[in-house]
Amino acid sequence: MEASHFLIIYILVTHTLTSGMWWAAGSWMGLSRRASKHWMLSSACFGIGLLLTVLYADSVDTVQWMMAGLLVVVGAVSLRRGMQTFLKLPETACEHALVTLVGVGFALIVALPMGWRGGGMAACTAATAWVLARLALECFRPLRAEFGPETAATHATLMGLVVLTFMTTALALTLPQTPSPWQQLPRDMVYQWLVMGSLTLSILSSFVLGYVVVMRLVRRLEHLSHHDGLTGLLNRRAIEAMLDREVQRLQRFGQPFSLLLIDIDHFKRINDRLGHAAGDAVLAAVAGALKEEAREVDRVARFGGEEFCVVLPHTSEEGALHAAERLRAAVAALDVRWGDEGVSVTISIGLACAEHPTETLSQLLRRADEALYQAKAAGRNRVVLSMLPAAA
Ligand SMILES: Nc1nc2c(ncn2[C@@H]2O[C@H](COP(=O)(O)OP(=O)(O)OP(=O)(O)O)[C@@H](O)[C@H]2O)c(=O)[nH]1
Repeated sequence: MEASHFLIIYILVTHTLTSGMWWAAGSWMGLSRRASKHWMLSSACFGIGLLLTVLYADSVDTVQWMMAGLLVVVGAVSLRRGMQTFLKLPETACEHALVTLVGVGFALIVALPMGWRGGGMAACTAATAWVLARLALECFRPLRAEFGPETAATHATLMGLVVLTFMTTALALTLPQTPSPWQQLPRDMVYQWLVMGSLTLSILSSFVLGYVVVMRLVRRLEHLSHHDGLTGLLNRRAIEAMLDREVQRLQRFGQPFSLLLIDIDHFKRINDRLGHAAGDAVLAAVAGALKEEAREVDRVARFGGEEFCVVLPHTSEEGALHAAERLRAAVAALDVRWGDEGVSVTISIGLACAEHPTETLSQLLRRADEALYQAKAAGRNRVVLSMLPAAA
């Protein structure tokens, strides 16, 4: 098989795959449709542009070459616009219009009528290099903040190599008489390696983009599996895992901790009188107040329904009572607005301190639950401390 045939198949396969990958990411993987459309367009433009240069490598017709140059510029702009959408960066529409106008305008208005293929291609590759260099620079910080320094450095290095390839090509096209090391090699070979290099870099860049898209999805799923959708607090599974660790710390290092089980008083009445949406608003407001009042090291979770749980690490009876009273008062001071009406809300709290290494987690939870029941029975809007049974 001839090298050019191999290149054509390689370009067709890789760019069809990457375009398909962006379509799938936009349809099923939670990538914004706008970003996925930009990246699909970018992949298609780069692919067709490269195909044209391979198909018309020996042609003297300038039109196909100008078309290829134009497609590569549009591909670079789409790649950058997709990244700006993905990372929520400001759009640079004016800059893109200007760069496209200068690069492509020169190629079409000056180079094409003069049949100056090298000059036209140089203008397009220089415009592409500019867009990609700006992309690499503006993405570095946001990529580092969200995905870590390695990902940001890999992306910047790849983009840097692509820019270098384009700039070298632009220079070689502008100054064809200047002797360069690669002029000792057969022209076809240099050309094929250049196309292969651009292709490989474009595929590697797609991999980096694919990686960041998947990483964002994984983190979102991880967050969903540990947090409650309505209040944003930790969910029951997450807080139970934390409680397990606190019990292990108590057993190994004798470090005490406290547990608050919290229940909204007469919550059913709010739901019945104002509706389920008002009930949800009250749940969110109570969650916000608990989170606000708890210390940084405390863990607040929605235990289920209208019940919450707060874990106070390294806290024994006196401190826990103080904290529980503060949380109760903060919720009682809330004035949740629902339409024109102000909804007042109170909570009852069952408090259990874990100080005895032989007590199991389920025993501790049962004690906190019994204390909560006593708080309800004693008239609600209060904190009841559970006493450790003498035998425990
Ligand atoms: N709006 C809303 N209501 C919920 C949610 N989860 C549970 N509930 C409601 O919470 C109410 C709990 O009512 P009860 O267990 O009878 O308790 P209560 O009315 O708060 O009474 P006491 O606990 O005895 O003070 C029920 O009406 C549930 O339908 C939720 O996510 N949103």
